[in-house]
Amino acid sequence: KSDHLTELQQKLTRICEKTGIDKRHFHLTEETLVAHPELYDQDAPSLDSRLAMTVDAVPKLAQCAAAKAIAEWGRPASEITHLVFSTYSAWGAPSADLRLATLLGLRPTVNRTILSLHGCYGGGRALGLARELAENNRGARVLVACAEITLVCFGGPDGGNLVGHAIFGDGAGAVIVGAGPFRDGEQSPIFEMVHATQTTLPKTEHVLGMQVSGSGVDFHLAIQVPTLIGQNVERCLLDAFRGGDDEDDDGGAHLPSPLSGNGKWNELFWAVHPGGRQILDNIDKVLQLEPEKLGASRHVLREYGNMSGATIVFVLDELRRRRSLLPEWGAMLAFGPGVTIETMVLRCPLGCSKL
Ligand SMILES: CC(=O)CC(=O)SCCNC(=O)CCNC(=O)[C@H](O)C(C)(C)COP(=O)(O)OP(=O)(O)OC[C@H]1O[C@@H](n2cnc3c(N)ncnc32)[C@H](O)[C@@H]1OP(=O)(O)O
Repeated sequence: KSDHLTELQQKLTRICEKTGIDKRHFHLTEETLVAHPELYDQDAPSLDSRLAMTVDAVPKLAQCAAAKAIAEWGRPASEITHLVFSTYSAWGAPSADLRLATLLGLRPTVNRTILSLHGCYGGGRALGLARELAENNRGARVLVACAEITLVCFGGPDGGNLVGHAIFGDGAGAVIVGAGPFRDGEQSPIFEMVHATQTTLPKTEHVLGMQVSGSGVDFHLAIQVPTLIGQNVERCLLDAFRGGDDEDDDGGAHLPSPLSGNGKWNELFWAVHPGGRQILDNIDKVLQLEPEKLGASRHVLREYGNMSGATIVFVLDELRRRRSLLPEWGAMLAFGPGVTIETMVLRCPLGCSKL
């Protein structure tokens, strides 16, 4: 119902043409919009109806992803000891993690944690936390689930939210994390999380954020985001690779010495949260990456858009499909409000070439 806003339509078209996104998936349908006009009327309160819809939809979407992960892992859901659930789309208590645990039939003693409103770095943080839990609890098996439904932030067009409307999509991903010992019949690890760091860029709180109001969640994505990430990413990577070496906590694997300049970063495989096409372009440029290095991230962006915290799981899944082509060592990057950069040194135990 915004056909008269021709300038905004043209601008949205210009933005969409540059996103590198072909397809996105949404829980929200035309029928839901017809039934709930408050979702696009900015003056009407709509938070209640948005939350009423996501309270069921978010854990159910997470359940689909988690059930697949558990089936591939090959062990019963009752062997999950911890659950870490990241979402920006559902709030309430008892929270969506309990609902998910019930839907999956996890045991009543499962240790649950929900990460709320971490936005696009939620998936990276959930994986980092799962690693810490697994390493500190012998035999632990941590289910990481990330589910995002943009229905909480869908709204009528205004000049400030066009980029968010052009890039965000719905999705869920799940991973089982353990630190051994691995039992008979249990799949061997696909990726090892060797070392992780979280960096907050000082004085950038205003740059990236989500504000909750009576009419839903407003995204704020400042135009400087791609530049800021480009300027800071190499320092985060150097810290992560140095840190892992110093702590000697890598289970016997020796980290490659800090890499920089002269295309050295090309010796790694890359799992980068595709926050936006420009972000990937800037990372390519500052790290002097070869064209296919961010191929998994660009593929996920093209096929699903930016599913916030869930996206990194899709990227890891895509890399898993390309596993036979990967080098041994890799890096994972996720970004979100703060501005926060999650960096992780990864290892692919079955990687075919060595650094
Ligand atoms: C909240 C979380 O936790 C989520 C996270 O993942 S963080 C998400 C981070 N993602 C982003 O911030 C988006 C990154 N941006 C991009 O990928 C690109 O800028 C883009 C795809 C949006 C546009 O591509 P581009 O190469 O920059 O095209 P460009 O021609 O310069 O811009 C197109 C238009 O968009 C506008 N634009 C670009 N970024 C904008 C922004 N952040 N806010 C408002 N307008 C923006 C430009 O001003 C331009 O407008 P005009 O056509 O009227 O001149």
